[in-house]
Amino acid sequence: MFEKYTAPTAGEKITIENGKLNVPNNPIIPFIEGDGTGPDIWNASVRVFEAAVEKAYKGDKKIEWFEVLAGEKAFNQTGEWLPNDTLTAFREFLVGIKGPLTTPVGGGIRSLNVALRQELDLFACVRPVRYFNGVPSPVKHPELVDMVIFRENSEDIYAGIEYAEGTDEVKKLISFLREEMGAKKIRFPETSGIGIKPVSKEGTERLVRAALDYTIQQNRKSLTLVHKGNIMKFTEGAFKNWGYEVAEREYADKVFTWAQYDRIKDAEGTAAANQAQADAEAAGKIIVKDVIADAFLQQILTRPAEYDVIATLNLNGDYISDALAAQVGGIGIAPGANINYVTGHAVFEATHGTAPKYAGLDKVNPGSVILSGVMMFEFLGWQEAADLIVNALEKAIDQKTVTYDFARLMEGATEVKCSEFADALIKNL
Ligand SMILES: NC(=O)C1=CN([C@@H]2O[C@H](COP(=O)(O)OP(=O)(O)OC[C@H]3O[C@@H](n4cnc5c(N)ncnc54)[C@H](OP(=O)(O)O)[C@@H]3O)[C@@H](O)[C@H]2O)C=CC1
Ligand SMILES: O=C(O)CCC(=O)C(=O)O
Ligand SMILES: [Mg+2]
Repeated sequence: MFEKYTAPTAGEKITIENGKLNVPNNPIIPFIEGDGTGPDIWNASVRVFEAAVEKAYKGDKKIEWFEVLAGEKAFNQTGEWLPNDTLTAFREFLVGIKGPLTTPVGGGIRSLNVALRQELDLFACVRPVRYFNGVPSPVKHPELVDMVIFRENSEDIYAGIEYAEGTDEVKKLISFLREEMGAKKIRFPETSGIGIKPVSKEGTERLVRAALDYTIQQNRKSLTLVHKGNIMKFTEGAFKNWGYEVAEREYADKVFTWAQYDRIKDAEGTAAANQAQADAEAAGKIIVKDVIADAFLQQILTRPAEYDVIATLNLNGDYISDALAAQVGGIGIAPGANINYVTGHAVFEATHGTAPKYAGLDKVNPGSVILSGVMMFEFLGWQEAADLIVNALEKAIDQKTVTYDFARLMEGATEVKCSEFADALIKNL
């Protein structure tokens, strides 16, 4: 199966049958340590995972970790940034976890993080954002933020269809656009680079389905489609339209959409539309609504309680993730998962990057990867281990035993290192 790696001899594979995961008591889970602060964070996080599993299951369950390479460590050891074996491991063992990987800006290799998502078709990037009591925040009511972002993870400008200024490719594309497509508004055709933004109906529908299934399972109240459809009509605007259509077509008895609201309003007036929405809410239906991305970014600050589950395109989701994370205390406790709900493939990872200036200092907050592990345990159905970790984290914050990012904003805090924060959590389990 592998060209160069040797899989652990102990442990079994997680499999999927009829859409349901079969998780053995000793699953093999591939992990990527990550670049920059990745090794510090991984070493801290894995100790918390092991201690939580041991405490929850007293030896009945155990993870067989399988290190796979990507990024700088892979390049230094194999000459490849993302060896085939690494992809094979994630394909074969279904569920994995990773630290952040560096992407150079303005040139060099394309994102390995994005490549992994695309290669494994992990179409939903799921990033829950909630407040933990006591965490320092720049806003007055961070506790009102309780959202789960479903970011489309396989399309949009992240598809990497981009041509650099001055190249033969860009010249060819620009002349095609101007001469054959009638594009008259490329302001500086001689010196433009061009990026292309594919957004499809299938891609939108599977993302919105995943978000709606989650909204239903978790008894959440609304799903908001966030888009910039006023400007990018056939990509972002189409995302909104396709989102409403799939919601109405496939979840008719469970949702009430603002598209329905508008139709009732046009036919019968505002009072009738308001009544229809009120009736739907009273019947426990999920309200599917939409908002333009710039307005959304101001409303998450002014009216966060109005937003619940969010479905959005790739770039919007990237921006929104960091903005919302900041609102509840920062990127140090912002977890995430990249999931294909059909094949069961999932790779869990923090929202933040490699934070290179802190690499090797044993300093940063491992909370995001630790909470990504919590999401992984929940995905596996190991809720007891997940709950133990969340309680331990809440206790550590309550005790004001925190890493630098929280300590610098908290009065009376004890600043601990990345590894010591893991120690504190393990003590609190
Ligand atoms: N999925 C992935 O693997 C991702 C990879 N990246 C990559 O990471 C590299 C660096 O990106 P950059 O834009 O600097 O963003 P980062 O998220 O790596 O860091 C930005 C800032 O966020 C804060 N921060 C990040 N991680 C933590 C943590 N664990 N604990 C506390 N604070 C933290 C720090 O803030 P402060 O300075 O205030 O202390 C840091 O300087 C790039 O190559 C980028 O492409 C980026 C995002 C995701
Ligand atoms: O791949 C990268 O380097 C950045 C990705 C990113 O910012 C994200 O997924 O949130
Ligand atoms: Mg990002």
